Amino acid sequence: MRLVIRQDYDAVSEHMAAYIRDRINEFNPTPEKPFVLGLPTGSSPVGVYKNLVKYYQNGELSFKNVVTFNMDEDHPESYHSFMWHHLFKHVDILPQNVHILNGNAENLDDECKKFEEKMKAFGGVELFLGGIGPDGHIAFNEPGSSLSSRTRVKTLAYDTILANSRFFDNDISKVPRMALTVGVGTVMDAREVAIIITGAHKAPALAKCIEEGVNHMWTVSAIQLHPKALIVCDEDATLELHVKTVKYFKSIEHVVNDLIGAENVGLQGNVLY
Ligand SMILES: N[C@@H]1[C@@H](O)[C@H](O)[C@@H](COP(=O)(O)O)O[C@@H]1O
Repeated sequence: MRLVIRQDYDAVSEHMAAYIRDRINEFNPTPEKPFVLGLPTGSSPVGVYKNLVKYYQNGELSFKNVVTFNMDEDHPESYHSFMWHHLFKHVDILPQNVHILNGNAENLDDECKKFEEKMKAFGGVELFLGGIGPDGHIAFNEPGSSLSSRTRVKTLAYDTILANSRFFDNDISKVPRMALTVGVGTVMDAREVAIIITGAHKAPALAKCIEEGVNHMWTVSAIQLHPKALIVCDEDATLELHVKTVKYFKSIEHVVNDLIGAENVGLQGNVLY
């Protein structure tokens, strides 16, 4: 696993967006061999999406041969409009290449099963981008979720319901209690996993995730078992890490920069883990 530490949210967003841009361009996707990208919603990826839109506008990136799968959906249509508002409507993605779980589906179990099947039909996800909750959950895989879970209907933890009330006029009674979500196993099946962690409120989760063992109470810790995982965090998120851990990952980054070049953000993803 690689941990890249940047000063603040903006610098994290820039780094992660440049990384995704370079990974897509290096992959050189075609209609026959599209780049399959897993995407989250929430405040964490907004800055990344802003930068990806900028790259598209500058001609540095195209989404023509990119296929996307979103991680989760907690309210029929809400993640759909979020994604179009922040990313899809500003770039050249083909609408048929966008996949978002449908919380309005008649048979939700079937909807989840089909979502997994579609991912497989595209050859699996190349890169899954994710954020985390302050309790270390990824997508809606709340503490205690099976680390081999697949896409399913999930009951939400009270803390998540509380956190999500900001999207529902701060009225907790309006927040859905259930959501459709990919499983931890679904995310870990991606050939690459890239996680954004920012803010002091997520510092305990980052520490649990990388300094302690794999644990279903902090579901993002499953990335320790992933052959190719990247976390990009800000300084605030490192507050609960040992100084030694921070120094270690910073020193590794220096070595990688010497080897590959600090500007070749995407190529750094090819170093051995
Ligand atoms: N299901 C979503 C997650 O996918 C997201 O990572 C998390 C953090 O959201 P934010 O990025 O706004 O902190 O919120 C929700 O629980």
